[in-house]
Amino acid sequence: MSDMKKKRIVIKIGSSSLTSLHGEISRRKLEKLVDEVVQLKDEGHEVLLVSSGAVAAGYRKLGCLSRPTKLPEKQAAASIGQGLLIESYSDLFISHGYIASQILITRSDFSDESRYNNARNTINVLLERGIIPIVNENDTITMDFLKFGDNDTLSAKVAGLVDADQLVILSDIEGLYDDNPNTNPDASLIERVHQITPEIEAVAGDAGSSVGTGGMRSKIDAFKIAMASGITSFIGKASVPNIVYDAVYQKANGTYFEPKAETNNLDQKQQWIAFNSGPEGELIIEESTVEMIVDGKESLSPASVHSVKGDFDKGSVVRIIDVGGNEVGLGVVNYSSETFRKYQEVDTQFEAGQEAAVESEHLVCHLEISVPASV
Ligand SMILES: Nc1ncnc2c1ncn2[C@@H]1O[C@H](COP(=O)(O)OP(=O)(O)O)[C@@H](O)[C@H]1O
Ligand SMILES: N[C@@H](CCC(=O)OP(=O)(O)O)C(=O)O
Repeated sequence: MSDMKKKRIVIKIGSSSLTSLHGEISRRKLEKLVDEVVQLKDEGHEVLLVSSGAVAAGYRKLGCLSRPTKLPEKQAAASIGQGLLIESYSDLFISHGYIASQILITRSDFSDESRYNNARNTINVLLERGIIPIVNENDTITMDFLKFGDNDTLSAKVAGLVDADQLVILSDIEGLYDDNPNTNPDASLIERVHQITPEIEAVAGDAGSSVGTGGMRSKIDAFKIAMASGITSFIGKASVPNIVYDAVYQKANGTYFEPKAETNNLDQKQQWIAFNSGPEGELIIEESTVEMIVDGKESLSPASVHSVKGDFDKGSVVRIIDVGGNEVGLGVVNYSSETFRKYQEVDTQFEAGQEAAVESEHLVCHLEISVPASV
């Protein structure tokens, strides 16, 4: 038994690490994962699983010989596979004395702030009561263009939502390699990453298996989100014995992503703005203002707003762009687009002491993380 501080851990596992090549759940793979989660639970840690595999576990029973590519068939397969997955997880966890629960999320649940906060409250109750929540995207009802699309970024967003201490991504590969191992057999494993540079992004390629969706690219997007949220992450190979346990105790073979404490301090509201909100318009601002707001200390004054694009209400999230077209950040506006335009039409000066266009605490600048377009 360890005397390590009890942690809140989010574990994401990919389809190929749970299912066989023939489109069925692999009981052996699932048992291994469950055994390792149980080890952590027995030591008092809180564990949430983000489990892929619904489509991969269901397509065979739908009558398809390989993973379907058409949306309705994928959704039908997920509807079969998700039930089978949860049934298997539940049986296995109950045999160890633990209860699992199912949470299916769509992107629009996360882009609505009150539903996002509601999801947090529900998951907190489950974790605090020792339950193991098992999260997946609600594939059966989600349209392609409204999807998170991959469970890697979903897992990082969930880790931020519940203020996790660690994110562990289990895949079919040992970790991040310094080149795409599908094309370069001499690529070598990178053990620690403190910052995701353009060089790292350039070596992250697509999935190598027929059932994986995001490849290393979506995992890097996930690690960016986790790092900006101050969460330490790890990626390793699901089939390695004790990988989950060792990852939590920092002794596993794989890649660790460690955020720099001083640069990663987005609070939960800012995480929602940055990664989940779905901006509804744009504020074009003077270039001279950019420097004043990017360090997060100064609010954006209404007088610095050059023009406005789109229609939005007070309280919406908008993109902030400089007059040269460069994206500066995202923020919650204190005025509707109509009010901004009214002031500009009559060329009225915003008075001193008037509410900021965007308060500094509701401003997230220069993240270089792509936020989905408005839903
Ligand atoms: N630089 C890289 N380092 C490691 N793996 C990479 C890299 N670039 C591309 N990949 C591919 O990404 C795959 C992992 O992603 P994916 O197949 O989506 O897994 P999962 O189903 O576990 O989510 C690896 O098996 C590998 O083929
Ligand atoms: N939500 C989908 C999986 C999406 C996904 O990201 O898959 P993977 O790349 O295997 O982690 C499913 O359950 O089939």
